[in-house]
Amino acid sequence: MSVIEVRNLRKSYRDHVAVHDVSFAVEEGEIFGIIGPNGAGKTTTVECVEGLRAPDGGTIEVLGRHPRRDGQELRQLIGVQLQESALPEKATVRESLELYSSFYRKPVDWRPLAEDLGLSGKLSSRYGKLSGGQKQRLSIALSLVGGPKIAFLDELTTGLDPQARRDTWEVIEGVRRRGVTIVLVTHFMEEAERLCDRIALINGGRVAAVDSPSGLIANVQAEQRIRFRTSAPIDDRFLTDLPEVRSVEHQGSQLLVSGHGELLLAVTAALSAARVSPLDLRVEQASLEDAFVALTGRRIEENPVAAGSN
Ligand SMILES: Nc1ncnc2c1ncn2[C@@H]1O[C@H](COP(=O)(O)OP(=O)(O)OP(=O)(O)O)[C@@H](O)[C@H]1O
Repeated sequence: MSVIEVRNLRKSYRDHVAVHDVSFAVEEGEIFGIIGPNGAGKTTTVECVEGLRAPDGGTIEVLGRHPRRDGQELRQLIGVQLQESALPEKATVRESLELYSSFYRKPVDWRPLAEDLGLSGKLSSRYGKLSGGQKQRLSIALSLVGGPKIAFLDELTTGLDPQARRDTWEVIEGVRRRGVTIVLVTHFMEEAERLCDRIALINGGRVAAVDSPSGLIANVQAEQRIRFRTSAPIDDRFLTDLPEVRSVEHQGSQLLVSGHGELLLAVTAALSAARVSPLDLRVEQASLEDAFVALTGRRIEENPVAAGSN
């Protein structure tokens, strides 16, 4: 069952079109990623879905309701992660949780929520004294305190170190296990690949594709790459003569062999015929980043580009 349906969404800021034409549906219980480079229109899209902005065109339904006409009712049913600056530095974690609970008609008990998010030991700490990861976990807790059916998390792990980022991912998986549908806005490919059931790739205010991470990757006609060292020197021609091999590159002590078809089999057979063993062999898989490049012709983590310019 779809809990969000967006059809042909369009939104401009004065004469700048931020979202040209965006359509997607989010199914109940899934983690749905909205990914794309800076300025692609992700936040604008999500803010229209949340009812914070009025679209110029298209239709949006959230839990069968209209985000703006039924805004008051919907605010009780959705949770929105706050931007970092939204909380007073001096408020304690407990005060923040109590304050946000008071906004909802049927809040959940915030204590087990704080426990699940690893905040129990920090209830008396002031917001300003929390680490980046703790602030992030508190903002997730606050988005869940109303017991929402859908949580919107925007740039969840920006600014966190890799360990804090991984810890946050576990938290999100826990949230999903509570049955909450999650809309996750990110430009971190690894995060999207790890967490999302399905992803809308957004570029220049348009949807480039909607699919599961593996579906998006499978559609890329990316080359295969095999990386290894050899137990003894080998003439490149043993490899370049193979029909499956397109190129052989030397990178330090490693060989990077690119090609297609049964590349791994062909390369290992050729090495074996030359009585050379491959060491530390790694097959490099196409990534979500490769899928994005194949679909849009650009990398996702490059500099901001005006959404209306492409
Ligand atoms: N309030 C605003 N007024 C004018 N232009 C805006 C406003 N908000 C966003 N934009 C512009 O609209 C485009 C889309 O912005 P949006 O924030 O939706 O993109 P995004 O994909 O979320 O980017 P980021 O990853 O950087 O947050 C950008 O070109 C941005 O500069």
